[in-house]
Amino acid sequence: MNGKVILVGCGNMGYAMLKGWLSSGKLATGDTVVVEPNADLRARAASLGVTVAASADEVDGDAGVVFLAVKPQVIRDVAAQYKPLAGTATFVSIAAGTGVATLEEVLGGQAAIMRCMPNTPAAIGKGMMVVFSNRNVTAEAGKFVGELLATSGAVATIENEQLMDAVTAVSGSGPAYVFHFIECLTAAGEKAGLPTDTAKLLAMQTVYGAANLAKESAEEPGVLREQVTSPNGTTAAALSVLMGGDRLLDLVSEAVEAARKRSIELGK
Ligand SMILES: NC(=O)C1=CN([C@@H]2O[C@H](COP(=O)(O)OP(=O)(O)OC[C@H]3O[C@@H](n4cnc5c(N)ncnc54)[C@H](OP(=O)(O)O)[C@@H]3O)[C@@H](O)[C@H]2O)C=CC1
Ligand SMILES: O=C(O)[C@@H]1CCC=N1
Repeated sequence: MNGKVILVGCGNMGYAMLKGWLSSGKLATGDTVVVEPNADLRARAASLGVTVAASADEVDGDAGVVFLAVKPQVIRDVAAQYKPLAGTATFVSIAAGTGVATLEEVLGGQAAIMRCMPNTPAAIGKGMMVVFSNRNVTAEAGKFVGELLATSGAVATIENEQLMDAVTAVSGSGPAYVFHFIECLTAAGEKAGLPTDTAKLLAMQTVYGAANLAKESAEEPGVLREQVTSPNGTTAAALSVLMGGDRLLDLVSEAVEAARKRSIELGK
């Protein structure tokens, strides 16, 4: 792949991905340019050894891939600043909701555009990255971007762009649901009498261990759940609260639907 990787926006998600790319060695600092108007965030990126810039004016034309990691509310205006690169570079947007058609309006119908929905565990190589590509993305560029994203975790592709809103609601926003579950389990442990630090350790390690077991085991999550649940035991007592009347299922489904709808709104 010729040209540099330009990361436009180095906030929460951009920085998480950048760390994955650099720490894997897949991307050299000398091949990476970060554009970020916020001076503190620019300094944070610079401390990783990459070239930094405050605005698009400071970027030369040597670009192979342009990652757009800015908020959906500003992505049209920001993408327009990089239109001169659309003839040669592949654009990858991570913005929730914003469709390829919107970016094609800004960058032109011939522009090579990919959408990627990452999540923040990318910062430690445990992310979930879901990709959709328009017809103009070459096999070479798609392979390069796929390999780059793979340094941040698992990569899946989708052929139906409309599913990106559901993807966003499940894996894009999903880490926040899990972090909140850790907060809730910690608070419940405290209420049950555990010291705060102990409750937090138990909650975190339990989510970590259960997620790893679910991923590594050949068994379905439901079977693993049953293996914890002794007849008439403590787990059965707790699950009757969570699963009774599909309480947790309904709550999670409602939350995912709210996120999916918001993703659709953000794309308008
Ligand atoms: N956070 C997450 O977990 C995930 C986020 N996303 C998507 O990633 C995108 C970024 O989200 P997130 O990282 O959370 O947001 P942040 O606000 O943390 O990061 C965006 C950064 O882009 C900067 N920025 C604004 N204008 C420009 C510009 N013209 N050129 C370069 N940088 C600019 C912002 O600076 P300033 O604040 O000064 O405006 C900010 O530092 C969003 O579109 C979101 O939908 C996708 C998946 C997960
Ligand atoms: O909350 C958001 O809108 C972004 C997209 C997915 C995760 N964070």
